[in-house]
Parts: sequence; C-alpha cells; structure tokens
Amino acid sequence: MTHPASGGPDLPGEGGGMDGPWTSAGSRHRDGEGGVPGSAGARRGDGGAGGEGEGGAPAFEAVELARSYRLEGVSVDALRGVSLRIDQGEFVAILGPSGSGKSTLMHLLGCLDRPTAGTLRVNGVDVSTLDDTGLAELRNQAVGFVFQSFHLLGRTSALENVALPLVYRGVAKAERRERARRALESVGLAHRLDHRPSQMSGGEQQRVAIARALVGDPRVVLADEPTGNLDSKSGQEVMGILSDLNSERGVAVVLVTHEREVADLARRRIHVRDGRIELDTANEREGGVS
Ligand SMILES: Nc1ncnc2c1ncn2[C@@H]1O[C@H](COP(=O)(O)OP(=O)(O)OP(=O)(O)O)[C@@H](O)[C@H]1O
Repeated sequence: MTHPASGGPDLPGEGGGMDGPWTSAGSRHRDGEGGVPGSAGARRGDGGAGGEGEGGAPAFEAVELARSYRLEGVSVDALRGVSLRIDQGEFVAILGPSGSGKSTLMHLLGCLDRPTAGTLRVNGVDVSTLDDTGLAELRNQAVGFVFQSFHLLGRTSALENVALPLVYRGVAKAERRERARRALESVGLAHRLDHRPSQMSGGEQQRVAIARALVGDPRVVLADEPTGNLDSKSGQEVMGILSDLNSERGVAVVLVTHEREVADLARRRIHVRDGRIELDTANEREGGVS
C-alpha cells in the first residue's frame, strides 16, 4: 500500500537524511510510519500545533478534498472531492478497491501530503495555513502512523526504533528510553527491547511500529493495512492492540483494510471508490470495541 511514486522514509543511520514522518521538518510524499512523541501511558501530547486541537475540534474535517498527481505529463485525480468529519475517539475503517484513493486520503489526513484543492482541518488546524515546518509539527504531535510494511530501522533495536520520534522533540535520552520501554511494554514486547527487526516476527515488528506510533501519545492513529503482511493470529493481536487503544484510551483509530474481519471491528465504515466517498455508514455489526 505504498504510493507508486513515493519512496520509504529517509532514516537516520540507514543512508537517508534525518527527516521522516515523525520529524519536525519533513517533506511531502513520504510513506512510512512514524509516530508521534509522548508517553505511552498518559493521554495527550505535549500541546502545540496538534496536541490539544482547537477547543475540542474534530480530529479531521475535510471539505471537497482533492489530490491530483502529475505523472509524465498525465494528471491522475486520486481524490476528487472528499468531504468528511472524523471526531475524536472514533474507530473508522476505510475500504475500497485498489487504486480508489485510500492511501492518498490517509496521507492527506496524516499531513504527509497536501491537497491540491479543498480544505482540511486536523485537530481544528487548517493545514493550508501551515508551512512545511508547521505541517511537520502538526503531524509529529497529532498523529501516529502504522503502515503495512512496518518501516522500522533494520540495524536498530526495538527500543531505539520506538524512541526515535522523541529525538525530534528534543526529549532527553533517559526519558526517551523510558517512554519507549513503556510503549513497548504496552504492546507486549517488554522482552524484546534489544532485538533488531530481523530478529523478530512480522507480528512483533508491527507491534514495535505501533509502539513507535504511540510513544508520542497521539490523539489519532492512522493505520494503512496494518495487518496486510501478517498471518491471521498476528493480525488479530495487532487489531486487539488498536481496538484497546481506541476503547480504553480514547485514541481515534482510522485504518485502511481489505479484510472484512478487520473492518468489522470498526464502528464506522467509509467506502471509497474512484476518489470519492461512496458510502459512509455506522457499522451495525461492530463487535470488537465498546
Ligand atoms: N505519487 C503518485 N503519483 C502518481 N499517481 C499516484 C501516486 N500515488 C497514487 N497515485 C494514483 O492515485 C490513485 C489512488 O492511489 P492510492 O494509492 O491512493 O489507492 P489505494 O486505494 O490506496 O490503492 P491500493 O488499495 O491498491 O493500495 C491510483 O490511480 C494511483 O495509481
């Protein structure tokens, strides 16, 4: 579920630069998960651009959101006017056929990209009013990302992977490590702190990625096919963690999935087709969360 024209995040120590989705000065068209800084145990971030939102504003408000790409002189209208509102604490599944615009929408919601038309407010902040640094700050503080392919640093321990977003907030090393340890503990990986990704199963790697998304205490977690690369047992574990995050900590979860069982856990389902919302319904059969 990556954009054809986008690469993975540039990662420190792995041949890339220092910016990524979780940094304070990222760039557009990134694909990767990063998360957001903060404590895995406590609610709310450190305030600022996205920490508290504007007076209890919805997590996302989009009006006629559009995104076109130009590829070799040809324009591709990936999103053609999407209007939606997602409140704090919701659990939403985004569904739709391949190429319908789901990832494009997720990237816009996650401030990894900018719309070519329409307006988007994230926690009450109109993203069009932000320069790239402001957008990166909003992303860093408001949203945690979990992606299908984990995007962990391969030569780096689980603890350091999870602590990484806090580096960009200037959190002191000892505190970074403690918060990362707590985040890993919260996803059942207290016994894997020093393991590198290659020394862990796919399910464990995705749990590390979730811990990294949570370490910043985001109000919203965006997950793009979080179970897509996992066997069914690992997928269930990952979904259990995301469901608990929503029901116990009130974090809004917005996920893209092709899997019915995963979509069944959400309270609301948004169907996207040809860059538009086709259907937006409450999930009558929701059974995963209260
Ligand atoms: N960076 C890009 N440059 C050009 N076209 C793009 C880019 N990213 C996406 N597209 C096109 O935009 C459309 C929507 O893509 P998107 O990745 O959002 O779909 P999707 O619903 O997530 O698909 P899938 O389920 O296969 O991942 C597709 O036609 C795709 O080819």
